[in-house]
Amino acid sequence: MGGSEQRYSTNPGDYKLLEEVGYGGTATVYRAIYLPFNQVVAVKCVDLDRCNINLDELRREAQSMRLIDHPNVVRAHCSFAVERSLWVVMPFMDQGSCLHLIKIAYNHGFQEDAIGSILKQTLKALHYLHHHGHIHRDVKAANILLDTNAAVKLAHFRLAADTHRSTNTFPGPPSWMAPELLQPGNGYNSKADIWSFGITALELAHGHAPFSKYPPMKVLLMTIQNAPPGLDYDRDKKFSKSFKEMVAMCLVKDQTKRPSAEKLLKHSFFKHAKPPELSVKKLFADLPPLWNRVKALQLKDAAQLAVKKMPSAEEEAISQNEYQRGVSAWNFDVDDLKAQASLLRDDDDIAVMREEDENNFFTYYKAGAIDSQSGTRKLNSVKSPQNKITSQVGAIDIKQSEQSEYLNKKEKIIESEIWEPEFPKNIVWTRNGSIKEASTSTVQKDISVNKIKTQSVKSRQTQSGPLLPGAVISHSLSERGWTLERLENENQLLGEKNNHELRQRAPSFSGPLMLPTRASANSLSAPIKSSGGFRDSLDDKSKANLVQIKGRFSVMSENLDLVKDIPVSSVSRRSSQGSPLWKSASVSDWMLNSKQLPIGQATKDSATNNISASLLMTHLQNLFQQTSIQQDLIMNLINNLHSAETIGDSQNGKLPPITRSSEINGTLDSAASERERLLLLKILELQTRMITLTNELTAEKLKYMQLQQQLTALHNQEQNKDNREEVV
Ligand SMILES: Nc1ncnc2c1ncn2[C@@H]1O[C@H](COP(=O)(O)OP(=O)(O)OP(=O)(O)O)[C@@H](O)[C@H]1O
Repeated sequence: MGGSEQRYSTNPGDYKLLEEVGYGGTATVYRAIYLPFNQVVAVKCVDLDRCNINLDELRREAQSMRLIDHPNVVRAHCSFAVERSLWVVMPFMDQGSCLHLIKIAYNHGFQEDAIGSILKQTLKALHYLHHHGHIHRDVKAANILLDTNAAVKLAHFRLAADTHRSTNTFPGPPSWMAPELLQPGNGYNSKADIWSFGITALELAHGHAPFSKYPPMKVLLMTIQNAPPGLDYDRDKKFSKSFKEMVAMCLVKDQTKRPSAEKLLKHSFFKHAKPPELSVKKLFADLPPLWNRVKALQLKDAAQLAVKKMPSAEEEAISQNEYQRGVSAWNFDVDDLKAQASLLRDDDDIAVMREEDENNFFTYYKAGAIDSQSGTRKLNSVKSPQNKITSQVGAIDIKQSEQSEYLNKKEKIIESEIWEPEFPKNIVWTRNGSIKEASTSTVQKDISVNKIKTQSVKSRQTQSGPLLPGAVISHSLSERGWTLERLENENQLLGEKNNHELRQRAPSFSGPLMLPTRASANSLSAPIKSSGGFRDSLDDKSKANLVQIKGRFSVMSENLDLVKDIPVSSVSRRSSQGSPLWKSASVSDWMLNSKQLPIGQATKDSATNNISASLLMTHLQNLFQQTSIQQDLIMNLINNLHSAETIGDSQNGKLPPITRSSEINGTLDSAASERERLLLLKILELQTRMITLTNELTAEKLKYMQLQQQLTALHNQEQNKDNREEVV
């Protein structure tokens, strides 16, 4: 049981963290030197703020992993808390995970001989764990680690758990989850690992897990409803019959019919598996060091995030829905899942595009389409890995009180962190697929990339949906929106009694604010929150002008005219004041005017009160109307801009013809060129303006509410005074 092993200290100062070599939903893993032994180790820094698990539980699991001793399981040397993170010290697996390898060099999966060896070693690890009463619960390519000697080890200490635990909470990723985990009350056992093992076999064979192109909700439903995935007898001709059979045995929905790890090891596929030294070593023979691969993957993630991951309205709304319903916390209600998933569309483009992007990334990078800059500015602000963790968390978990300040800064954040990712200058991707680096990398050098990556990690964690560059912003916006709404409702309740009379005479704004939801705040084409949906909120006149319904959005004839009149240049930030978009909805102009009305004077006369209230009301109604129309207008403008630019440029030979997937009906998926990025920036500007307008409107409405209450209070005072005078 490793009793002879030297003890590792729990003093963080004894570990010198070097490069980042991996990251997951909750942790970043570094290559490190354990100074007392001058030995290379891996240190996994688990961010406790990103875990649903408490420190004690984590510690217990880390301790239990220390007792594990098997050549195919990564063992924890020790673990200890460092500020808001838990450090787990492990042996360093210098070839990283199978997923890394797939992503960097084997997009379409490994050869069967390598798969056989890797799976056999993994199965041995599972057999050992199951035999000792553990369920791994997170078997996947990302958790199968390799080293230069072709050792294959199953990692991820945190999720190993007691086999006797029978629960509905199973924090595994959707694609790898066994069907029994989705059926409430069924419980699960080690056979759930066998299912995940079968899915991992497909992942290694194809380069991705089945259903991975779908949103998590859909994956869950497909796992329950569809026939189990497997190797296709026709399509997967290159694979042997015995491999196909083995996978089919693992992917049986009825857990009782799945073989145990022990039994599976006796399958002919594993009996004939080659030793890893023969089949696995060659996988990484020509590849650069792990940390350079990881860096390249981070660049790829960052670039994808920057140019393509602006979610469509539906994707984001779905993601929002999941978030609100707590599905990402694995709180399953199968009927509910079914109902929700049936609303999702099958979109094969997602996978195709992802594959294309992966293949094209290095081409873009080499061609200089992605700008390389040094990361000096950001590096200066972060001095140590500990600080880094804290600052990442700080950047994400924004308190409500800080939100307005954050919102003011959001434009800068968007520009500097998403649209202009900073890439280290000194990385060169060479022909044979290796990366050259001018100097040794350090943790500090990675920070700029990490920051972008962290956003993606966070969005994965909380949304179970596509990676959203604006996840943080949208989150704050949503909270802010709801806070205002609640405030407004509270105000209303307070003033309910006094307002009664006034409300009889003037139309009331007592319904929910027509604020965008979290989804719509971040998305150009998301549904607008209103009692009956955006289209319902249009008046009859607007309906008469409706010329096109695009998805959930209506294009009005008057908008079309307006759009035609707007030159593209007029949407730039500097000229925005002169733009019709601003002119028609400038709440601040009106605010100045309204301030000229002396409140005291107005309140002396109740008739005047009512007039000013109804004036305010009319104005606000107009503003609401205008904002709605402008949202449509912006949508339309974007569509026009995009299609005009695209057609124009492709005719001029400036841009490659853009495929169907680049249509902007809420999604700007395939943006590969500089030109497209500029367009995205413009769109972002428009989006920001829309949000600003909404904010102004909301602030104004709150002011109005307060004013209304003051008026009512004064009016009541007057009345009481009159009554008293009458009595006297
Ligand atoms: N001992 C190690 N040696 C080298 N690389 C490692 C080691 N442990 C982990 N890694 C790398 O770091 C990545 C993230 O590690 P891990 O999966 O443990 O993080 P996590 O945040 O707990 O993951 P998850 O997203 O599944 O919760 C792994 O996929 C692997 O590539």
